[in-house]
Amino acid sequence: MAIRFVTGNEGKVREARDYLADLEPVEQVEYDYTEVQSDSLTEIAAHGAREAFEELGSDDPVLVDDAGLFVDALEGFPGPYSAYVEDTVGVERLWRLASEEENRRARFRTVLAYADETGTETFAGSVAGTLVAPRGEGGFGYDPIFEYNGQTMAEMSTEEKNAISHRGRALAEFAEWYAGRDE
Ligand SMILES: O=c1[nH]c(=O)c2ncn([C@@H]3O[C@H](COP(=O)(O)OP(=O)(O)OP(=O)(O)O)[C@@H](O)[C@H]3O)c2[nH]1
Ligand SMILES: [Mg+2]
Repeated sequence: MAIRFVTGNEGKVREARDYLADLEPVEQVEYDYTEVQSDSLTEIAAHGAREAFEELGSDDPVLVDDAGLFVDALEGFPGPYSAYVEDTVGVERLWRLASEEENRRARFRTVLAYADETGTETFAGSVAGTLVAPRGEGGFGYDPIFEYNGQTMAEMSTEEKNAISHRGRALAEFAEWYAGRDE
């Protein structure tokens, strides 16, 4: 059995594979689930996972990850709209907007939703950091401008990022639940 990670984002898959290596194989599946209009990552992810599980067929469970960058000084913008903002104005211009603020604190959040024939479960993870001018070649998305403990997430290896990141924390919650669930 494999867990089908429904996403177009290879960075997310790399991190999940790295973290779940001892638990279950992770297969990337591209399926355009409905991203419900909501400011709740949990609602978006849970709805997406349920829909993907029902529409894709087969009994293999699915995982969906909905993530966002919440900038304190911008009232949590871009939050659930982070993918749209990355695709339109881009990371560099978001940094320029944030750099005008004295408070550079931001939080990354992700919600992983798992769905199988028995139901849907969600696992949240978040990390607080500081926005900085872009540095580093690794990671993806906003990683170059998100600094944690003196390093941007783009300067970390996958393992280092997983050890501190929003996604790593959500994966830890998920792995614990998955390993302990009743068969
Ligand atoms: O610096 C980052 N570190 C991360 O760990 C991270 N995870 C997601 N993101 C970005 O935040 C938005 C989420 O949107 P999102 O959850 O809809 O993802 P996505 O559209 O890329 O893939 P999909 O899973 O929806 O197919 C997108 O702009 C992603 O690039 C990250 N940026
Ligand atoms: Mg998306």
